[in-house]
Amino acid sequence: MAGSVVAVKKAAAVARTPPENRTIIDKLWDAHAITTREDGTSLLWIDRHLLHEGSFHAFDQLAKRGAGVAHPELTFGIADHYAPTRGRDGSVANPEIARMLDQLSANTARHGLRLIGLRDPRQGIVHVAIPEQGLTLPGLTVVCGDSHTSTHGAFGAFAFGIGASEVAHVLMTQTLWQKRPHRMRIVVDGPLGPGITAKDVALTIIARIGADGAQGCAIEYAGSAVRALSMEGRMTLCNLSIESGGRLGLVAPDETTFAWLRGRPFAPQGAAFDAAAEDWRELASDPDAAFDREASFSGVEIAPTVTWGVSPEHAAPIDATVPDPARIADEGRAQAVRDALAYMDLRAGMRLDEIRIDRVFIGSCTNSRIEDLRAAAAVLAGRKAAAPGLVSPGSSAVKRQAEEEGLDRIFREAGLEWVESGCSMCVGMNGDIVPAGERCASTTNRNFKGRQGPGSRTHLMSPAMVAAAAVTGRLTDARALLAGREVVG
Ligand SMILES: CC(C)[C@H](C(=O)O)[C@@H](O)C(=O)O
Ligand code: SF4
Repeated sequence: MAGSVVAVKKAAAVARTPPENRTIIDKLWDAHAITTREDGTSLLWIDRHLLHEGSFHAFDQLAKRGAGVAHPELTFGIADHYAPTRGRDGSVANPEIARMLDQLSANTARHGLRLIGLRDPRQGIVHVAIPEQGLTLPGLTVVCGDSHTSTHGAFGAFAFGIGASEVAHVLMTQTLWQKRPHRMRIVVDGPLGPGITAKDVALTIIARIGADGAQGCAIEYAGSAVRALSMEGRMTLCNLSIESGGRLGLVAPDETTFAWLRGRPFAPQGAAFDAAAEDWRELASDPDAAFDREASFSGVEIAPTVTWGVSPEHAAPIDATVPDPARIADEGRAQAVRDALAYMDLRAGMRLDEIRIDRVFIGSCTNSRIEDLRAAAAVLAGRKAAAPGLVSPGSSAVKRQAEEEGLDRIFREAGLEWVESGCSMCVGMNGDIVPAGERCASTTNRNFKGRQGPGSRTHLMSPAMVAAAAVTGRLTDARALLAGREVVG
């Protein structure tokens, strides 16, 4: 299964850069490459393997081969994509959804894998709940059959999404053959303006470099604006790496990382944590390390950003207008914009803040952590939503904390629904969908056609911006509603 090794060389011997001049990406790669083929493909050791309901394909492959799991202690299952967000105490009414959840339970039980199931107090979206448990640590390789696994890079982990046959390969061997990614550095320097969040930074990056701007790259996010982000913000930023084509995105670990991780159940405890943190401090790109690609951004120039089209790259500042395809020279791009405007039912040249919305969604592995909910609540407090919507915290722990802080009351009093945690309306697999033809302001990461339900229309933005859209019923600069209130960045 591991493939035949044509020529076995020590990974260090084929590293492209001298050891004293390596990026954090090289360091993580070299530390995990067991062997490297002549074609440059390396067999990587995998430290953490995460599974959700979509893993059944891989378990079917194991069953066909009569294979077992090599390192059951390194794999963790969690129920999220199909998790019902209401009525969790009773049995799951929808038989198809119940089957998906049962399958995950049965497959993990059969192989002796730990499962964070639907009613587990640690349940949540894999990319929210697993870091909360301290399972994602600096320096680890983390994989999951899910594209937004890049989220875990926020901790300085080498974390990437894999396909079903790769999931089977990891289950059987705890290793994976991978091509060494190109290295890209994205620097965001300077302070971010008041009310500007990691989501605005990420959408600005994608709008500039494009949905394929980081194709095949591992991205290191650097610069003073990135350093100043909380772990929640870094997770949002790394989460969206995949939407610019990146294989993964990461931030070198620092004191912010260590403070967030200390005391988490699966993190090293006490003196062992301090010793680990000493090692983790080495996980930074060397000063002269070379990247294959670079892009830089000025933090102060980043505005509240929303998408108008059907790709995350179709994003613009809230005070901009919908682009006019007639003014785009490149015919391919012009056609893509025409197509997007037709699907989104928008007029070229109209102001983005004139776009009326029918519904809002606050949730998903991009923006459903406690800071995200606080930011949305800061806008909604004492106000009524003009549009209906759903708030789904990213994990049961986030839900409990939000309730302790009274955020749930703010959402409910505004007229929004406060539900259990899961992927929910981000992808609609659990039945939470945006009805056909409706337009949703959403904190999620994908605005593809029909993403939130067949015929649904999605505008991506930050939690504060979704909250502002809920209040006015149209896309709105949240800063106007935050004036005089505490701004949660
Ligand atoms: C269903 C799952 C495999 C998928 C992914 O890979 O990302 C989903 O999480 C998504 O966000 O589209
Ligand atoms: S919340 Fe959305 S983006 Fe994240 S894992 Fe679930 S479906 Fe994918």
